[in-house]
Amino acid sequence: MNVLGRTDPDGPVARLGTYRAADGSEGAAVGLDLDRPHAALVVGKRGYGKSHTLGVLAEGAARASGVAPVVVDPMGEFGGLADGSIPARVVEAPTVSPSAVPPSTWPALFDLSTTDPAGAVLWEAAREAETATLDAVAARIEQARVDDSVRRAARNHLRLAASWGVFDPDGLDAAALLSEPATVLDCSHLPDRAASALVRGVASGLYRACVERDPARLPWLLIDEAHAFFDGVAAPALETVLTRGRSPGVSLVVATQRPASLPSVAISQSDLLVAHRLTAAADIAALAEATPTYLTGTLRDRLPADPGGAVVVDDVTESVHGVQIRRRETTHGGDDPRASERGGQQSSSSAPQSGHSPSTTGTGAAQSGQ
Ligand SMILES: Nc1ncnc2c1ncn2[C@@H]1O[C@H](COP(=O)(O)OP(=O)(O)OP(=O)(O)O)[C@@H](O)[C@H]1O
Repeated sequence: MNVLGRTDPDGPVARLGTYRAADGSEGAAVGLDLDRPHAALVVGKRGYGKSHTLGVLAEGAARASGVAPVVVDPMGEFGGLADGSIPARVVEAPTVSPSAVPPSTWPALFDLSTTDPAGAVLWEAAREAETATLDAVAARIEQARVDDSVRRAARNHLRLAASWGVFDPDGLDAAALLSEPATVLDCSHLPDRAASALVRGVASGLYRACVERDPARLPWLLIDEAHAFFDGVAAPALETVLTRGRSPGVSLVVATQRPASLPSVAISQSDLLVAHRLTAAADIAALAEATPTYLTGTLRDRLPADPGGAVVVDDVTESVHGVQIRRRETTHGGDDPRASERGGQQSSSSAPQSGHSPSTTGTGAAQSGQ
């Protein structure tokens, strides 16, 4: 198998698929390096396979020793990873400690500026809380010397945060994540801001763990619909992992249908690009700006047309490859529901035909708990 992302012959590999010639014919097996840390970008318009590809990478990383994939699953599509023979667990209600969000970021958690009076109270209360609990922050808000209207606003914001159910002083930390072969964090029930707080805590916790000690497994953080997380409280932690994560050993794989919405650092720092079909000019232009000189022709001309087809740009070996991504071993939960697969009053010919309807995928057979 030819392994992309490295020049050394040895080390763990994720089986990615097979080479694909211009006429669509398939060739030798292709893998992706899991031995060294990488920053990878998986892009493609809706329905062309980027979540599926993220799942393929997660399966490979779950099987490999020495790495611990952590999948951020905003749409509840990766529960199937734990259904079969892959050693993976699904956390259906993931939480992090309130201290995972730095005090200065608390105003942003509620779309407040740091100069907003309620935002300033929240910042100060989070900084001075005696324990890493929302109750301790609430107690500080009550002690703040501010107008009642400001206190009320701060109180309401904190109640909103409590209602998300994402903060728990005993929430997931890096040690818990790195003790498992693979973890899926199901964020499908979380509002965007709560999911961002979770990603902030997870990304910065994994980065710190690798900087401060040598964990037994190197983390691979895989984030689907990643554009949503580069635009909120998670962004600074993700940018730190992208720019400084590789030397302590943290890998980041971000998947998005909108590469034009990513900060340029997410594109420029990636050493592996897996590009499925894209048609929006802005998205192709965003990638083309970082197109390496060793790519002959234009990226637009190299993009495949079928689901599962991808062009892989490997900055480690400075090479470009047409690849057919392999099928998932475990259930992929990303198919769109189809009216033709719904029962209703129709004849048996329109009954569900496959195991891919929303009722049979997702986290149905997943393990829960932390
Ligand atoms: N490598 C592949 N081999 C076989 N089928 C694939 C492959 N990649 C994707 N598919 C199929 O294509 C469909 C869309 O894939 P996927 O859900 O990954 O798309 P997506 O780009 O992530 O879309 P969305 O943005 O809606 O999540 C699914 O039915 C999936 O099973």
